[in-house]
Amino acid sequence: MSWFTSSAAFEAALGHLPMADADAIAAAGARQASLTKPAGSLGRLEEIAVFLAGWQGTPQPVIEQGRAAIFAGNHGFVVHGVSAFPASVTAAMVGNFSAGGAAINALATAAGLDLEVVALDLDRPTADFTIAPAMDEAECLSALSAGAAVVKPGLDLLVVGEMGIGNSTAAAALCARSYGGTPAQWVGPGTGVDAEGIARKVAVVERALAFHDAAPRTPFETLRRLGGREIAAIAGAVLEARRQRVPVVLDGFISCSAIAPLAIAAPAITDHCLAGHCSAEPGHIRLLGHLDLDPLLSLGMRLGEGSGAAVAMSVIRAALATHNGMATFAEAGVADSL
Ligand SMILES: O=C(O)c1ccc[n+]([C@@H]2O[C@H](COP(=O)([O-])O)[C@@H](O)[C@H]2O)c1
Ligand SMILES: Cc1cc2nc[nH]c2cc1C
Repeated sequence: MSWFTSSAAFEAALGHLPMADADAIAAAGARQASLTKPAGSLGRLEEIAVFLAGWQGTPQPVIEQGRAAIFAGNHGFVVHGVSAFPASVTAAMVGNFSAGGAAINALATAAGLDLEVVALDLDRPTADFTIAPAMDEAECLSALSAGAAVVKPGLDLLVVGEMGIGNSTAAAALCARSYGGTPAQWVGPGTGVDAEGIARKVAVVERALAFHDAAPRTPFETLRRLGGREIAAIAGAVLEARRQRVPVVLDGFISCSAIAPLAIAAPAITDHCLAGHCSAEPGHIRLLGHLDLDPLLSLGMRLGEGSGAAVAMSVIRAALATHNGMATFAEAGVADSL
């Protein structure tokens, strides 16, 4: 099934973002105020519970059907030496995900999430974006739709992640195009390149920005020209999740960069999203500021594959455990004001 049949359909969906359920938010807030604790004493946990209530449309949200969707893609510009690893690692890691041996397998199990791995044409890298758009329209629409397809009815929460050797360079290009600043402000070590590698990444982003400078600055064109299949898939998943009012937990720098072109046109696109963590990739904290997202964790992680978002699930589950499991003052017979 094709969710996004044209760039116009994609942009139209972005122009009609549903809102959270105000009644559920009010009821969840009232429940928080009735629980046996000083008002506000559970800090962010209270906000997370109310946030989930609003998007699930119920005063007492649950995460029974939680899914981590990991999208994988390969990039044509890797020929310029921008990663510490060869592009073949993308497919090898997809094999590892399928065999159950990657960090995200362990973390998704610990977080109580199903894991769906979507490999997107790994033997057909995108075009080198320093000399051509990364994808043609059909390729970009197909990647957006592959992302949307993971949002099955009945999902309580979606974690998005990615795997794609070279994609920290694409993420830097998307951020620089969306928010300005110099490429050097958005480029970082990724998998671990040295200073020369960083200089090569900066030069590649500069060339890409110059090549596409005159192109339309719509979300679709920016994703198509400077993104990648796994990045467009994350954008499609986040947009479809919004249509179905499914809350999303974003992962690191690359996952969040997928949202940057959308947020320029529709800043409310992040309203149903939590930032699971702040990655060690230096551009991430800058990007989260632009997206107006406050990360739940900051553990120095920079793995990708949804790992930071999966770790954040323990905080999100703690928010729901208290919201749903605590007694109210009335139930416990504890006076709530003296
Ligand atoms: O999530 C992050 O913030 C993050 C930061 C650095 C690297 N990564 C992962 O590493 C890969 C991209 O790094 P690179 O050096 O190949 O551009 C890709 O597979 C990402 O999942 C992910
Ligand atoms: C081994 C490896 C695992 C990864 N997981 C996400 N990105 C990755 C990059 C590499 C190189």
